[in-house]
Amino acid sequence: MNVIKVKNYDEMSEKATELIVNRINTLENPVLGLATGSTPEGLYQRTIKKFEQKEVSFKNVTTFNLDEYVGLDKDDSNSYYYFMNEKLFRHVDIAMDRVHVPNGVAQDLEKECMEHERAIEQAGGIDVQVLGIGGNGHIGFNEPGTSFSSRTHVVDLDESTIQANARFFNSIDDVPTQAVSMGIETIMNSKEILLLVSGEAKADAMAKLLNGEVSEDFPASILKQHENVTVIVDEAALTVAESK
Ligand SMILES: N[C@@H]1[C@@H](O)[C@H](O)[C@@H](COP(=O)(O)O)O[C@@H]1O
Repeated sequence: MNVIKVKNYDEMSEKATELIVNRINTLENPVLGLATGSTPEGLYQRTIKKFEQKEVSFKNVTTFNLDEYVGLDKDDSNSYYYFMNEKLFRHVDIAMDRVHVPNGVAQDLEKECMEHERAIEQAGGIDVQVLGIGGNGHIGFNEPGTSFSSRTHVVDLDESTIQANARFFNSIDDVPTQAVSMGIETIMNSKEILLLVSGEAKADAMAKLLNGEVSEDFPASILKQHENVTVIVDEAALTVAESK
């Protein structure tokens, strides 16, 4: 893993934007894997600015999101489709038929998972996958214990993940308990991975990632076995790792 240390969230977002804009501008038909959560918001804001300044275009870009809550449809303000549309898609020139967010209200969720995999393959695979990390080491919604050979699947969310994400909902009872998520192998098949880590709340996870073993108990640890991973991490997220 190529670890880039930065001062703070803004610098992390800035560096991530440089990398993503560079890939969009150099690849012929860029295929991006995208993540939700607070971490990549700064990346999306800055990318929109670059679009407005005509430094990047999404005309030839295809996107695949990592995950979606089961039971929330596109119009639900807590769905990840809604998030992506608000934070990125509706501000840029992307063709919406090239946007793929798993459908969390599909009648047949197993089929929906297979469809996500098939579409990724048909697009030629993911060129760059953007990732955040959960406090328990989850990537996408692959919670601790998920098989490293998993492909897009329906997952039960950990209690800690439900609690962490409750901040977006009216009450914790409204947080879905399941999600559709790309699997670990799906993520690992990406040609390049960009992991963004910011803030003290991620400091324990970051220390485990840097100093711990590769184990299914800590899903992000598998990234150490990928040959093209860039981690952009800020000082606050490094406090535990660097105190050891
Ligand atoms: N499914 C998402 C992940 O894709 C995200 O990376 C993680 C961290 O979120 P945040 O960036 O808000 O800390 O949690 C969520 O549950």
